[in-house]
Amino acid sequence: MRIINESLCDSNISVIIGKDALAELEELKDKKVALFYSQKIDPSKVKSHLKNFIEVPIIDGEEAKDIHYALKLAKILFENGFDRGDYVIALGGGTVTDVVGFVASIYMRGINLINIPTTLLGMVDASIGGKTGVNFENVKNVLGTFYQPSMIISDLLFLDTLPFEEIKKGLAEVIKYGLVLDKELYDFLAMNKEKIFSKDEEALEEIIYKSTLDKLSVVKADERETKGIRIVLNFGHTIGHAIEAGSNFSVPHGYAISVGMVCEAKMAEEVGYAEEGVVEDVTWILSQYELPLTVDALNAKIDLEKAMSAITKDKKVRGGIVMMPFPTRIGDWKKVDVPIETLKGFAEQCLR
Ligand SMILES: NC(=O)c1ccc[n+]([C@@H]2O[C@H](COP(=O)([O-])OP(=O)(O)OC[C@H]3O[C@@H](n4cnc5c(N)ncnc54)[C@H](O)[C@@H]3O)[C@@H](O)[C@H]2O)c1
Ligand SMILES: O=C(O)C(=O)C[C@@H](O)[C@H](O)[C@H](O)COP(=O)(O)O
Ligand SMILES: [Zn+2]
Repeated sequence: MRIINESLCDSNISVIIGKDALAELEELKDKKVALFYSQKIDPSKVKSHLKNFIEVPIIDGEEAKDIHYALKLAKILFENGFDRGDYVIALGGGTVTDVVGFVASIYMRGINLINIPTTLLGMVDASIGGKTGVNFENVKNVLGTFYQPSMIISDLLFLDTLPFEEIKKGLAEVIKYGLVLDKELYDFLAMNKEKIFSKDEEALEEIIYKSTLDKLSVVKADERETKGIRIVLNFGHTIGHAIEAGSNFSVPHGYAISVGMVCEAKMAEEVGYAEEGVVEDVTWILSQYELPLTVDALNAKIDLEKAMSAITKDKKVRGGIVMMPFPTRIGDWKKVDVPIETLKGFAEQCLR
């Protein structure tokens, strides 16, 4: 079991990673808790650690990331008399932690939040760092907040039931850290595919631990994405989010950003920021993990107009310029200001 304690601005955060990490919930025994959980998850192992709680099964997937659905969940807190001293638990994949985190952040301007991710993607990325949100007008995460959970419990037991395809989607975000932040992680991924694919506990714990440390160190330096540092976590996401929007969210996030990373790495190379060989390294590691490299591999129809429109709404756009995190060499990156029209030109080539 690994435990990380971090302070970010005014929040103290504990991350517990490993089998039986759920035991840490004991400290909630005397608290009032709202347990929001994906209806596809069995919540019994979480419930056994709680005494005074309500349980709310919810839908998951992009459909759940909707403002009207978020308001329904807020109403449940209101009607059950929750106050700011009480706790909300988000138990599920990234879509659940995004929408429930959003609700926790706006309810009475913030109620205590604990994330219990149940997908690999949730454990390595979505449950960490405080970005919450819902989609709006066919664009990802347009309505959202920065709101830190006090505790993140990544219990490997949930991965036992997680389908192989979902493991792969989570690995896309792990590969992201390797490519732009952490050469050691890239090397670990390069050497441990068999173990990771067979859900070897030690290997999974290692990649979740390394990803958590990588993400927290970036978030600590730039919690609200105002300093041009946190944008690195968005590598592959400008084009990735465009793919999601262009497919009416039928392409899952992990696959969309896999293709997005290939496109954005190619762009970095063409404009002269990526060293020779970086694109090959990006495509090699993604293909090792059987992730899609091109839009064709996604087997989805992408509406170019919708995709291009999503690009203009990217949160890294300022006055016609997009701040792009470009890989320079494995484990390193640079912020490059790209005119939006230039980006759209590249994106169109990549998405056709
Ligand atoms: N806030 C952030 O920093 C952040 C970071 C990365 C991604 N995200 C968001 O996260 C979302 C993607 O998250 P996701 O990939 O976890 O998707 P998801 O929540 O839709 O879960 C994927 C699938 O796995 C199923 N599932 C969940 N846990 C399971 C388990 N233990 N066993 C079996 N099945 C299980 C779900 O029912 C669902 O069908 C996207 O909306 C993305 O934008 C947010
Ligand atoms: O935490 C971050 O910062 C990220 O960018 C992590 C991403 O993996 C994640 O998909 C995030 O939700 C994207 O946020 P957005 O600001 O581009 O909507
Ligand atoms: Zn992401």
